[in-house]
Amino acid sequence: MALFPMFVDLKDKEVLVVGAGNVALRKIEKLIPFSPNITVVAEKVSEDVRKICTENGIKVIERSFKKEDLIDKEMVIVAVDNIDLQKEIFKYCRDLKIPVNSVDSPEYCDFIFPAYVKIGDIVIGITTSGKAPGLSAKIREIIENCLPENLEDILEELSNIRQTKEKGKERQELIKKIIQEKLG
Ligand SMILES: C[C@@]1(CC(=O)O)c2cc3[nH]c(cc4nc(cc5[nH]c(cc(n2)[C@H]1CCC(=O)O)[C@@](C)(CC(=O)O)[C@@H]5CCC(=O)O)C(CC(=O)O)=C4CCC(=O)O)c(CCC(=O)O)c3CC(=O)O
Ligand SMILES: NC(=O)C1=CN([C@@H]2O[C@H](COP(=O)(O)OP(=O)(O)OC[C@H]3O[C@@H](n4cnc5c(N)ncnc54)[C@H](O)[C@@H]3O)[C@@H](O)[C@H]2O)C=CC1
Repeated sequence: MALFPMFVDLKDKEVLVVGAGNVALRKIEKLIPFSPNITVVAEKVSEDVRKICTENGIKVIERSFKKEDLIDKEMVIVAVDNIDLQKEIFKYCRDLKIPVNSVDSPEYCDFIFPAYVKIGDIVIGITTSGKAPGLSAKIREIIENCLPENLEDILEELSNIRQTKEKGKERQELIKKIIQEKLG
């Protein structure tokens, strides 16, 4: 079944990443622009993960995962190279009603990571509902290459109109006209 795209406010959310290897690095990089509070727990922390965590004030705990690590967490990403551990943490999170993502199996995911394009506050998320992540990456590249360059400026102009002009038909028409003029 296809997955519903839900855009979540992560600001102020407590996020736990279990694992600190190559895949964890990619998940952390993708989360940072959305400003969550991230904690990383891992037996071994790669140099790249250590660097990005230091640069972004992310707390790193270097030891095996413990169930107590889930206390007060609101989102969990399990990026370990051990499917049994992914399943175990998935079950704990289900019990605690914490949304969880496991990097090896959509079966142990409440949500999966999209490929995304972010231009300021414009975010385009792409998924294959877990079927072919490499295809999501390619579609992201195709979209990146065909978007107009001034999208962020257009968004700011329209957002400004919506903030300063009164709601109603006149404002709607003006917004539609500007979009038509700028983007066809
Ligand atoms: C289910 C999911 C769970 C989750 O992580 O949330 C998952 C699972 C797995 N990925 C695997 C492999 C690859 N993943 C990528 C890339 C990305 N993977 C991402 C998401 C997801 N990956 C979720 C589904 C997303 C969807 O619905 O489409 C992206 C979109 C987001 C991100 O991670 O940032 C990011 C692109 C970001 C970008 O470029 O913008 C590439 C390509 C590359 O590396 O270039 C490959 C190799 C090619 C291939 O296999 O397709 C494997 C097998 C591992 C192995 O074979 O050992 C598994 C496990 C399995 O499927 O068994
Ligand atoms: N979802 C995705 O996009 C992708 C997923 N994968 C899968 O992701 C998994 C991880 O791959 P990599 O990051 O390359 O592996 P890695 O070996 O670089 O990192 C694994 C991390 O898990 C940690 N770890 C293992 N057991 C632990 C425990 N009990 N407690 C705390 N930390 C523990 C290790 O210390 C290490 O930091 C693989 O199983 C792979 O199949 C691979 C490619 C893409």
